[in-house]
Amino acid sequence: MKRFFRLIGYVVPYALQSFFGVILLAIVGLLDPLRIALVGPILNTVLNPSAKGDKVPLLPNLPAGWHFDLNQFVPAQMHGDNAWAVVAFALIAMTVLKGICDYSGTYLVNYAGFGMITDLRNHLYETIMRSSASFFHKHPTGTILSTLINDVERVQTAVSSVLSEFLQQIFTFIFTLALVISYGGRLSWALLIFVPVVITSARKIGGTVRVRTRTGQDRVAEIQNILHETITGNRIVKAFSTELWEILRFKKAARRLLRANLRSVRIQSISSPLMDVIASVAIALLIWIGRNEILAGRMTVGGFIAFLILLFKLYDPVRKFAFFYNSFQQAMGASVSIFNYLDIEPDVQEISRAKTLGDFRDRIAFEHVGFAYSNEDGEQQVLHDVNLEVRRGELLALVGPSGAGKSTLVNLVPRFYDVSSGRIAIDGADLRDLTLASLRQHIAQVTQETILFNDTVRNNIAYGQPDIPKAEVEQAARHALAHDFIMRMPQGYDTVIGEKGFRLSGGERQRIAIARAILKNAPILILDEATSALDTESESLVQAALSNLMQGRTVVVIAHRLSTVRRATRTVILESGRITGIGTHEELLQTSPTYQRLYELQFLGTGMDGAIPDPIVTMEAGL
Ligand SMILES: Nc1ncnc2c1ncn2[C@@H]1O[C@H](COP(=O)(O)OP(=O)(O)OP(=O)(O)O)[C@@H](O)[C@H]1O
Repeated sequence: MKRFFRLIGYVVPYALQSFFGVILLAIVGLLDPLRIALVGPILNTVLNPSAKGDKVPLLPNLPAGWHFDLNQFVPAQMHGDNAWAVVAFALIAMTVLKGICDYSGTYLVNYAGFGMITDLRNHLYETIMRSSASFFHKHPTGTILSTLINDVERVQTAVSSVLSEFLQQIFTFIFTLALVISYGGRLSWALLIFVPVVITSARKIGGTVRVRTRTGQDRVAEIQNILHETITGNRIVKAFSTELWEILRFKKAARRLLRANLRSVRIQSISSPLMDVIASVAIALLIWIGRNEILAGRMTVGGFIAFLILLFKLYDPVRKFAFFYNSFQQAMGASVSIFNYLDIEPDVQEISRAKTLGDFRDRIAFEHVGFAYSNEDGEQQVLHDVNLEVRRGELLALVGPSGAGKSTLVNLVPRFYDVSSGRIAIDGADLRDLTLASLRQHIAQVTQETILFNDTVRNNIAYGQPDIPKAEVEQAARHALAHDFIMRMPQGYDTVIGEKGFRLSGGERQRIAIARAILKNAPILILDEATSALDTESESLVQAALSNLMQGRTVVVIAHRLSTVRRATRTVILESGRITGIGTHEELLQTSPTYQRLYELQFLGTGMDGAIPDPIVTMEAGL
């Protein structure tokens, strides 16, 4: 119920449209059975040769004073001994009015429904975009996409087309019921026996469907995860020749989805035949009673026929209620994961009066920094009491065995994660007291993975800075040694690259990413050296571009190359989350046995000796 009210909260901005939409659909609901009720006067007055006069009574069995004739609603010129004209006018006028109200009411309700869904989807996307890095580690991409697409779609169906149909049907139901009672008199009370039966069966079916839908949605998410992994990681699948294995995995997941869908269909489709049987038994019974009523003169034939048709009409919305109920339950089921995402508090938040970071002047200080990742199995302590200063203009290399916590340490600087204990300060200001935007503006990060968007070269370089002049983009590309190959591309800077665009070599991708970092012009640069090598020519171009990028910046680099640690002002050794040595290459060779071992294993072992002058780093620029 809480979720229902939360959804209703999204309708508030569209209250006016919803209000008028509901009123118009209420009119439709009234006109619909009234039109059918015309069968009574048609049989009793228009088609009855013995009927005289121009009075066409519409609703029998109403208390005295409530009686009204159709003539009252028809222009006076049509009166006279002309019941046909009165009924024909009423029929056409009602139909036209119903059509207009139906059209505008459906439009207004859908307007509100689609409007609220657009807001909900935007809100969800905004929340996901603003989530911390840990959110994306905890939730697989396919599951997030499934919620954003499939779950939102289910809610959308329920609050747009199904809702307007539901409103129309509920009003039709109410007014038809009133007319059935008016025509049926004593007879109509027989109906009430069936109401609880219908409601109970609909509720029972709906409740099961909610659970089933959740399972169905989970199965869709499972398929989306497999799709995402195997399509983005297609090269790995090919390299390991695991196509068949992946196809079988996909088929198994598809079969689970099929089973979930069929279970849900079985439950849903039982409701219609069940109610059909109930209704036909009721009608058969009523014909028998009706015959006696007509014979006893308590009912007219026209009245009874109108009553029967209205009864059929009443049965229509009742039958649809199970479908509406199912659809709303499905939407409620789908809204669980939407609201789960909306309720996640980002781990990294800005304090209310955060300060803007001014120019970076002096140093970044890690003071007794401890960090633990939290996951389902509990906490995993990765960094322990790290004390470190990175001075302005310094090139600080970070080395250590795999899993030592190097990436974790550098990810704390742009606040992808917050420290668990201690603090990190820039020029004396705790990172948590600064605005995230101003902090991240000061940092360009370059990771092993190069991410390019499906956009033009220019927009990829100017990512996050759409208004920057073309000349500056080209200047950055020149410094990144990317201008020449960009100019050789079919549309130069307007060539679309990225997932679906023009194919680039590894080195070219890296240089585009370096250009992006150069254009960002952040004073602090975080690099993560790639362990895989490029060919010699590409390598030297990338390293020259990198040298340009590093110029005049404070650089923290996770080093895998000897040349990098040689160039570094200082090198930090990180082992199992603790700093076990700081110094220059020569100092550490003398003092640190770990460094000596790393030197032999990692640096000499890669075949990268001092003869290779500069680091090779794959790039992902920008924050
Ligand atoms: N998002 C995460 N959630 C939970 N644990 C993580 C996460 N990222 C890393 N870890 C764990 O933290 C430890 C340190 O990882 P980290 O990536 O910082 O090491 P690293 O020194 O950079 O290693 P490498 O050189 O191999 O990249 C590892 O044990 C890793 O399993």
